Amino acid sequence: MNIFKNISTYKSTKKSFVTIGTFDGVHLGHQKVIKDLVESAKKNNAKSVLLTFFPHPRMVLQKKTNIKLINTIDERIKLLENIGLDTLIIHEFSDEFANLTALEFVKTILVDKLNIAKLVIGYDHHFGKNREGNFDTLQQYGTEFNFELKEISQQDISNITVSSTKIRTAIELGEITKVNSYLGYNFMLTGTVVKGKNLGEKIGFPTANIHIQETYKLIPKTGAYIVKAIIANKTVFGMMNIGYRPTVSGKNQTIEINFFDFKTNLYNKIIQVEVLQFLRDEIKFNSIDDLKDQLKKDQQKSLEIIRGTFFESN
Ligand SMILES: Cc1cc2nc3c(=O)[nH]c(=O)nc-3n(C[C@H](O)[C@H](O)[C@H](O)COP(=O)(O)O)c2cc1C
Ligand SMILES: Nc1ncnc2c1ncn2[C@@H]1O[C@H](COP(=O)(O)OP(=O)(O)O)[C@@H](O)[C@H]1O
Repeated sequence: MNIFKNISTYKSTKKSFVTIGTFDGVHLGHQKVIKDLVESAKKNNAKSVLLTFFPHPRMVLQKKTNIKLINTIDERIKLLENIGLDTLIIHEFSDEFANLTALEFVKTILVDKLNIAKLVIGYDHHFGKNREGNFDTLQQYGTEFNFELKEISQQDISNITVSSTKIRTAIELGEITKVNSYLGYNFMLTGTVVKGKNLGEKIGFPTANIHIQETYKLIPKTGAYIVKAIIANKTVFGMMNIGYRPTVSGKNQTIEINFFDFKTNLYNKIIQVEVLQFLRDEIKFNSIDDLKDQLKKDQQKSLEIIRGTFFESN
């Protein structure tokens, strides 16, 4: 997959089959649309092109918004790469871009840059300044500039019953099993391992504390979870805590993972964990010993669940 981070350096001579959108989550519904596009482009000897935007339009248009996303931009790129697209264009969604009229957008980007032959969009897609462009406008432009338009119907979309909004809500509620079934892959967190208070090792449960650079990444609700990671080409399971560590009077939110049967220095390494299942809420224990006893129970429970549910599917 060719990735272009700036549309001004892009120009296609080959005709393109294009889809446009944010695709946050790259969930089962998105995957279906993109796979259809890739297949039909192949059959017609055209390029499959996905045009996406970063930052998220809502981050630009509603400056005060605190929108959180299912994927960081790097996670989104990786997920899209796995589907088999020919070209991914990540266009900066700036104020200037938001001010293009629907006609300017179609003419200067879809026609002149992408050499568009077919456009696939969802039934409720709006675009251009003040969201003035819709399916009807696009149909007129399709006739004028000679491209085919395919609309994914409301029926098709609701049949999938998946939406980025539903997934975001489920993440906030810690409903990870539901999240993963909607995504069609396991929800992930990616970050750098940083130093903590060094208490973990002392109590027999060293934890890799991960720092996520992207402040717009949506973090699941506070609590303990079962996770999996690939470290040095090996699958390792573990238990993660997202929370404030009330037992040791922690102040900031931390995300920390104790990997099972594992003993490697991870400081400064970038790791990605797949979140598999919610275990329990965070508790304020009366003593470190009580916390330690609970961690032993969590480990036992996690290992049983991993053996029963997740081990085969590695
Ligand atoms: C799976 C797991 C669950 C945890 N649950 C709690 C909890 O319920 N309450 C709490 O105060 N701390 C909890 N902790 C956090 C510990 O307090 C933390 O690992 C310890 O303070 C070590 O911190 P450090 O990494 O700064 O050394 C949990 C940690 C893990 C790995
Ligand atoms: N099984 C393990 N799980 C997680 N981290 C481990 C493990 N074994 C060794 N480590 C290393 O130990 C560090 C965690 O030790 P810990 O005492 O909890 O320190 P900190 O408070 O800095 O996180 C991790 O960042 C990692 O480098």
